[in-house]
Amino acid sequence: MLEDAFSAYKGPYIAGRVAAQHKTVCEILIPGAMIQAAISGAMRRIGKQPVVGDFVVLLDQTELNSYTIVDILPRKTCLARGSPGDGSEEQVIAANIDTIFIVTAVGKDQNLRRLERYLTIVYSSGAKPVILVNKIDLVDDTAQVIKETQDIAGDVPVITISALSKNGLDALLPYINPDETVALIGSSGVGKSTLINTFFGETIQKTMGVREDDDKGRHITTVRQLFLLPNGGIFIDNPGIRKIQLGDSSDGIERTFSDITDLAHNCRFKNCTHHDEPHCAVRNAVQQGLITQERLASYHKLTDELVFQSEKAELGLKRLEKKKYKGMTQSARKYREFTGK
Ligand SMILES: Nc1nc2c(ncn2[C@@H]2O[C@H](COP(=O)(O)OP(=O)(O)OP(=O)(O)O)[C@@H](O)[C@H]2O)c(=O)[nH]1
Ligand SMILES: [Zn+2]
Repeated sequence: MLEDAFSAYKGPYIAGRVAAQHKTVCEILIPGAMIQAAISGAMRRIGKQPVVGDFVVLLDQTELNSYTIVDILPRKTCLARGSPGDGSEEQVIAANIDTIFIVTAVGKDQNLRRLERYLTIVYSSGAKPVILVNKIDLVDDTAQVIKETQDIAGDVPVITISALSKNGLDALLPYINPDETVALIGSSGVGKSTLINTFFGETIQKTMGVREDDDKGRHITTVRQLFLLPNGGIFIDNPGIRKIQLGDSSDGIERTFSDITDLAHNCRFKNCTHHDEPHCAVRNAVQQGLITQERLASYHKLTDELVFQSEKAELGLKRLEKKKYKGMTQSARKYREFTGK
């Protein structure tokens, strides 16, 4: 697919992958090297902003010792969050991630509701979720933890590990494949950094040290966010991914709560919200103990948030349209002034 997209470019154009992004320049991984490239003015004018993980088209002007990003290839998957504050649009954080490890932990850091939230985010990104239950060294009975997690996860793989004592990490290997991209998400304190150090550790530290000066001998302070693993797999870690929130992701919710959405077909009303409508199959299931009250509450909470997000998005769209319309009337006025009509 990417080859097709790229075949439109010939001559001095090469392909690369964004390893870190700033406002006007990016660090780009090209075969055998890491380079810096400026984002073309044309792209900036239309607000096309590359993100980490993007495959981009670069204009290679070797004689000028410069690279310019001129296009972004279609994104296979797209990790985004609803923008905080009064912003309206989704904010893309990273692109083309194949597998996302959702890191959770046992003990006080175990939170099944948060796990539903993360599953929703991952599903809507298009990436494949894998759940890692960390700190397994802290419990005697892992069976119960696995069961509780699996009940929520459906057919998503659940892997128990201890990042600290390096237990169970081999089970991650099947998900690290050449030319595939993986990333980690999870709440603060579940052990992401520890896992990165013990599992990806050595490789990443080596990659970070690849080039500390740019061509002019200046020190580069950027923190690279995309790392090449020894087997050709790629790992992405960036602050945005660490702070991800629920975005605009209705199909994510449907897949996360497929038990609820399946049951909903049997509710009397097609648009049943499972709050207080009569003959609600979902609330029936809760009464029979097939679905926990907490899970239904979590479903309601996430659905409410989503409605809020999409209303916000619509509002933003209207604002944008108004602005565009204003722009059009202004240029029409200028045109009339110019032509005297
Ligand atoms: N017992 C136990 N403790 C762990 C394990 N993995 C991490 N920890 C501890 O949990 C604490 C938090 O770990 P971090 O790796 O900093 O967690 P994090 O997810 O990166 O947190 P943020 O940086 O805030 O996002 C540290 O004190 C770790 O030593 C584990 O497998 N077992
Ligand atoms: Zn219902």
